[in-house]
Amino acid sequence: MHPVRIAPSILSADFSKLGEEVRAIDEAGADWIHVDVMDGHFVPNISFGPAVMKSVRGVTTKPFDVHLMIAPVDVYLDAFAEAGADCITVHYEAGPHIHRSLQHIKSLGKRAGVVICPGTPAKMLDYLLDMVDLVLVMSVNPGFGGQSFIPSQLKKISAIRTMIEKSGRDIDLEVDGGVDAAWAKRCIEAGADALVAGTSVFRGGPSAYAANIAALRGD
Ligand SMILES: O=C(CO)[C@@H](O)[C@H](O)COP(=O)(O)O
Ligand SMILES: [Fe+2]
Repeated sequence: MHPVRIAPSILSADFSKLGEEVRAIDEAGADWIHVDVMDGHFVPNISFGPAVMKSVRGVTTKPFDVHLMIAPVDVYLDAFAEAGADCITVHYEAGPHIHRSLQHIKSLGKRAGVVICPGTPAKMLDYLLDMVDLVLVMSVNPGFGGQSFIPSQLKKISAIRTMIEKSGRDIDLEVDGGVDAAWAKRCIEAGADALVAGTSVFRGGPSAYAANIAALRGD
């Protein structure tokens, strides 16, 4: 298990000054930059695509943690790799061939992540853990920032931590959705070592980002 990494979701940033916002969270201590890509089809919301992501790639050297909520996904993997993704995470539920999607990401030389929705059991990871670098547990239904953490997902985080330890592989366990300082503590206790947060990082504007990030780490 790694020391906890904080990945602010730029879905909650002020889009009118996205570059400044990415620089601000970098300087405030973000470990990764979480990029939520939504297509209005797999999820009922539309965010941004590879061109917008590329426009802010040069602002920071921090890894871009790209969460693709799109279906189909395979046809867009090359574009996100070229736009500067470091880790590309795809939904188990986006189908039709999660194993093929993960193979494709690895073939692009990127870290590969798999994400499961709140209604999807941990067991779905059985035949994927030998190839992923990251597992992302959604603690809200994907599509929007600002939702409430679904408590039942804590049990799933613990179960996946056990699965990862058994696999003997170095796999990050990330949680995404409704994570504030109180839920962050419980996620870490359950075995998470990476936390995505939108609302709880961007709340209060740039002068609050460093304290917000520190609070999620439990500092
Ligand atoms: O992927 C998603 C939502 O689908 C997330 O990354 C959210 O954008 C996190 O925002 P908060 O729940 O922390 O406000
Ligand atoms: Fe996300």
